[in-house]
Amino acid sequence: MEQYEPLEIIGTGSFGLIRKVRRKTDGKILARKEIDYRRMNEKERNQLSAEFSILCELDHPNIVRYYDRHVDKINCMIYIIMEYCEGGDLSSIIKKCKKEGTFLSENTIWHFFTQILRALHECHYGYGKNKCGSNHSQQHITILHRDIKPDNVFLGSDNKLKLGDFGLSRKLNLDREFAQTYVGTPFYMSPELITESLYDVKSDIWSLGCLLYELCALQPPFQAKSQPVLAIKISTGTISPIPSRYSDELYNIIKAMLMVDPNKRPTTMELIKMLNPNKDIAYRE
Ligand SMILES: CN(C)CCCNS(=O)(=O)c1cccc(Nc2nc(OCC3CCCCC3)c3[nH]cnc3n2)c1
Repeated sequence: MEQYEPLEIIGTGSFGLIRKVRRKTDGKILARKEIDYRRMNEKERNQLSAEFSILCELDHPNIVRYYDRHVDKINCMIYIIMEYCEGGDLSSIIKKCKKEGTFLSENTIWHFFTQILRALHECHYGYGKNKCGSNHSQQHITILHRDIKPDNVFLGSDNKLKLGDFGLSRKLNLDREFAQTYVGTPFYMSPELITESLYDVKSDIWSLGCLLYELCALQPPFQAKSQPVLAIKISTGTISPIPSRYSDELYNIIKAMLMVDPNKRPTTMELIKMLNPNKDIAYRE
């Protein structure tokens, strides 16, 4: 740990805190998640090691990069060294627009959406990078983020969006997952178990739809003062229109992702095909 010089705290969460650090070898600024594992119960400890094993599998320009991990047994601390995103999170950008009474341009929204979609596609359909030394062959892993929201999407120094905080994510390696569950033949696997796992994939799509809606309307699609009322609104799936300044194409993609029936929601693969590729090239210039 002495190889990193601690700088100011960026923020705190249930896990502990995230601090800026400077790597002494080359002065590079990084983010360090500091967790006191004395306060963690068994389940949280397992979730943390799951997060670690997920983070080191993912290597993508739109996913917060994981660099290193240290366990400090003396002080019962775990440190996870990650890429520092200097632009802050999307929720700060949305708050700024609301305060100033401005909206994000449609171009910016497509630019943001394309990048988060690529990050989620890597999670859902990517191939493990096996950077953690496990030398099993490149196999298809399905990683569910399960906590997609503006607070977990950051702006990097390369002005690229980075999907972060896989604290609640889960790895679904369908073949291995089923292999462990069904030693015998899977003939007796119930349909809801199969759709359940697919359903998980589609719940990330639902959250992505909520995020895209909020980038347009500057507020989430479903709001209520109490959980039960919120649950009713979500289960009906009825949303108010987004501001008329945005195109029908944008609104249609949001409606597709917010279909109540998960099977009707597009996969990241289908969404990438739906997006007119020119939309993103426009921003390369
Ligand atoms: C809750 N809000 C007040 C947020 C306060 C802080 N603003 S902010 O908009 O996140 C912000 C401002 C400037 C830089 C960064 N960069 C950054 N932040 C991370 O996590 C933030 C953390 C996530 C869990 C909850 C607490 C905050 C990173 N994780 C890996 N790389 C990271 N780079 C973030």
